[in-house]
Amino acid sequence: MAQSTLDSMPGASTGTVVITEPLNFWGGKRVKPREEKNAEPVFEPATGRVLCQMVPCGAEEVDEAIQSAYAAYQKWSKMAGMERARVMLEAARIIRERREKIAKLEAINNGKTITEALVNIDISWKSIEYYAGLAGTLAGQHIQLPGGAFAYSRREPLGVCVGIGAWNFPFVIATMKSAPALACGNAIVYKPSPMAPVTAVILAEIYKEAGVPDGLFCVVQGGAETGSLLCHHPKVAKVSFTGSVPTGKKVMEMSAKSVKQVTLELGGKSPLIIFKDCELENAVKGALMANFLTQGQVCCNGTRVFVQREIMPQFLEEVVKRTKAIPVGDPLLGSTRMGPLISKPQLEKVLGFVSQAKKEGARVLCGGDPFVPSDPKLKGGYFMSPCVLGTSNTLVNGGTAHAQSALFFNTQSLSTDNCRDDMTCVKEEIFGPVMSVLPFDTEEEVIQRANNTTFGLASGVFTRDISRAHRVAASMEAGTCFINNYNINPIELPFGGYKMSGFGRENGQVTIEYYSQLKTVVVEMGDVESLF
Ligand SMILES: NC(=O)c1ccc[n+]([C@@H]2O[C@H](COP(=O)([O-])OP(=O)(O)OC[C@H]3O[C@@H](n4cnc5c(N)ncnc54)[C@H](O)[C@@H]3O)[C@@H](O)[C@H]2O)c1
Ligand SMILES: C[N+](C)(C)CCCC=O
Repeated sequence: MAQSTLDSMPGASTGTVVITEPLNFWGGKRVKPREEKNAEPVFEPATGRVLCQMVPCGAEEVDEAIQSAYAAYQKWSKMAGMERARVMLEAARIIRERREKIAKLEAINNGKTITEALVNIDISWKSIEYYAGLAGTLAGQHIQLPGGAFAYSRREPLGVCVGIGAWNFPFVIATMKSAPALACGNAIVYKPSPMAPVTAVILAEIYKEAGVPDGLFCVVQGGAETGSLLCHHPKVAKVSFTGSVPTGKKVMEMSAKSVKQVTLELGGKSPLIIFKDCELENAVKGALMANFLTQGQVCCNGTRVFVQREIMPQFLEEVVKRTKAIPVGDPLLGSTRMGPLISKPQLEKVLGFVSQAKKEGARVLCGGDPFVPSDPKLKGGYFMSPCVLGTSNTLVNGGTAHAQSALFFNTQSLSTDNCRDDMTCVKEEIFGPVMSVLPFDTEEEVIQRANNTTFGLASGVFTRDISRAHRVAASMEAGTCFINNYNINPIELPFGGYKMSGFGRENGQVTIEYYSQLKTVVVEMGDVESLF
């Protein structure tokens, strides 16, 4: 039972896997859907083939899962932090042991490369290890009061938490929510994205094998309707949501009806600012890391790349050369650096952004087209060539960028060839491999433009000037600022948004506060002095 999907992984290759086992999990086992009638096909992005069916859970199934989680919470919350830690460390160990198989399944379902999927699985077990380490440290304060009385505070769990995830980091998001939740003594019911439903149930099996009480980590499959049932359920104490801004607003609204706590990890349109005094090769590498991981489908990507005008030609020449060289293809090959997008509609949406950018005056410096790999089994996959939008093609292809820069970049007429701040591709989250490059002149100007967005998830700056680096970091209206690198998100660091990118944090010590509550206990040592 438990491991059959994973057991087939070592010999599996792109285009060969079909999953038929149930994808729900509660009461300590996989649970078959009650009715198959609303089944939705889940596609393998690299081939367009059907990988499995996702059958959404209805009200009774959601309730069953929540009741099972509640029963587990009663046991788990009474265990000492160190006891919980031991079970969690065992779960982390099992994930580490099976990392190749889980990564392969993740790459098949999501389309991300096996190289990235392995890194993601490593983030996942590290997350469980990290919060296992914190489980034994949860503590309150002791406060002296007059007359020998005293008070103390206890950090207590919230109860049954709900996690709702996006499709871009399926296993990572499930662990980033469950690890702190479990460390604090909560149970969690997790709903993955309907497009990436297959690895959350593997995590559930691993927690079970590690020794958590049955029901502690449940998986219910479904889309908006199932998500809404979870947000409305009276036994749920908290909803931690990862997804788009419009859905996040709905989750907040639904959760408000019964005053549930909410964490929202939403979208972004993050700025990456490259000053002329940067180490250029690092800045170019940083821009690629900021835009093309997981086919550009990363919430914190730095998709507005502001480059100081004097170094624009050199930057573009190098960034375009390297973008064109990215090997796109079979996600399971170790040499591939970009796989397919998650779905056909997502591919069409991203290509639509590129067409719109052209209409609004942006130049496509490379990519932005559907891509058909030479391997015949990938013909139906959702591939595109990674794209850079910016200034004139001739500059880049002619190889004379340095010589032309002074002439070209000092002329006002060039402004029509550049990405501009008012273009759709620069304002909206594309969630695909599309980098928009924008010139700037001064620090003051670029800070104002970088912050001119309703999003605030991340930001980045490349410069050798240490004072400037920290000045810019302090000015960014964003939850993270990367200095001289980008998309470095180890589990020890708090991660989350400013403005419409959400609130609450995941990762880091602070997340303990988002999965626990403080109780104050007041102790009288003498007689009660009553006014009555
Ligand atoms: N900040 C972060 O940590 C982070 C991480 C990953 C993705 N994202 C964001 O997620 C978005 C892409 O993911 P997506 O397309 O899966 O987002 P989405 O908002 O469409 O869906 C996210 C999840 O919400 C569920 N859902 C949809 N409607 C719902 C409703 N009415 N009630 C409850 N649940 C509902 C979906 O089934 C899915 O599980 C992007 O905007 C991206 O930036 C943010
Ligand atoms: C923090 N991670 C690991 C990059 C996950 C964020 C998910 C954003 O899309």
